[in-house]
Amino acid sequence: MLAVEVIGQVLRRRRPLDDAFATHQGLRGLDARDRAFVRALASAVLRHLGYIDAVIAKLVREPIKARDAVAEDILRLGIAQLLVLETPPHAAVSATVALTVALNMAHMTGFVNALLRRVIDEQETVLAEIDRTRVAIPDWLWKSWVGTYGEPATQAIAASLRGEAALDLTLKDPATTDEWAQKLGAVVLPTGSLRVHDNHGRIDALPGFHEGAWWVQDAGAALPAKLLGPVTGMRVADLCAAPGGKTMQLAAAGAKVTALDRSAGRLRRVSENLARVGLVAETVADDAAFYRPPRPFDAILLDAPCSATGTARRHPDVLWLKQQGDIDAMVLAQDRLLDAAARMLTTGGTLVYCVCSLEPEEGPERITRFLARDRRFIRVPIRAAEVGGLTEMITPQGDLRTLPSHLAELGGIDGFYAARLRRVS
Ligand SMILES: C[S@@+](CC[C@H](N)C(=O)[O-])C[C@H]1O[C@@H](n2cnc3c(N)ncnc32)[C@H](O)[C@@H]1O
Repeated sequence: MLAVEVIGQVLRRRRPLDDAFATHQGLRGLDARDRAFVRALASAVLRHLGYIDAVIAKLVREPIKARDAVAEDILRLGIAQLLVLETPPHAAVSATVALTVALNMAHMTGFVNALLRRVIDEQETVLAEIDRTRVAIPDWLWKSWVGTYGEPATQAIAASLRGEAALDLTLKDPATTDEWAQKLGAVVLPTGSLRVHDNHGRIDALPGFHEGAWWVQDAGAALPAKLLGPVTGMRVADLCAAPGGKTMQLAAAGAKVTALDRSAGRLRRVSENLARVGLVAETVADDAAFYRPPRPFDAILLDAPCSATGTARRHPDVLWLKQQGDIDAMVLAQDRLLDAAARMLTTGGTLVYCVCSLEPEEGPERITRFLARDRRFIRVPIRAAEVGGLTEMITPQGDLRTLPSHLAELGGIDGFYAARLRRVS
């Protein structure tokens, strides 16, 4: 029941899954295990939404009416149980039919029951005709990715979004990598992050959490801060800092960090995270587009707000919540923030721009435009050796471009774009 409500919040109220989950009153009373179960159900529907909706479209003669939207969500959950979660068929059907009654959709029980039985019966025939990879991605994104990365890479990205992402950790002290990999039963990725597979328990119960030995950070997200190179003793700004993963990396590397975020609430999480791992940074609640530092910074990391399409492994809702119009709006903010960062940087200083987006408009196109309008900056190409020797992550221009399908044999990595620029005059 709660999972259906969460799905409804995401798909009709257009709220991110994390928000819908964090604010749902009904979830407050549940213990951690039950909450995790509700989340797993809602996530399974959102992760496989394209496929589930293609199944429904294949089996119904006309679209389900808007007034029966709740029944459609119930059906989606039932299909996820049958085709994704491998719930025994009779259990999935009877639970879904019972849910239809409980959520005041009793007039739809016959329809829901009949459709789920057809899913079971026609799984190997009619439903096998569905191109599961293609339907996993909304049309506008498929077009954008095929245009940018080509069809085979787009298929690989789509396939990589099917599985749940593992838990990635960044160590405060890289010299302790082997020690913590052993204690956590983790794999050391070529880029240096630790990867813990199949962790379904609480993060704070893992070894090293209370000592502040590590923080949770996708292996892709851990790359941009490293591109600033050695930062010991340097004044470094992290311009869109919350929740602080990159701030902690920079502080751990010995920089004097100013962590800036326009959300005071989110900035508190930066302070909490820093305190847990025993690191220090100055925190400033301000809009980076208008902030004026007392003195220019030696280096700047601009992790600009973006469509976040690169994070769909961890946030499957992103693909269904974002539209082309969102990208157009983001691009304006990204240009403004790049110009503001340029004003805050000392001559000779390095600026790393990054986004967790797969869209070329938010990545290389922003940098091409920026370099054309601000001639004081040049691109400093990134070398594969800086990202674990993974040449597939470096573009011909020398920028970083990770795709969710990279490191596929180890479980993938979030999609990030980063460019490194130097102010030369
Ligand atoms: C992409 S996340 C940053 C993730 C963070 N760098 C990390 O690694 O943990 C985006 C953040 O940018 C902040 N933000 C968006 N626009 C901003 C602006 N104009 N000035 C400052 N912060 C901004 C948001 O509040 C949000 O916390």
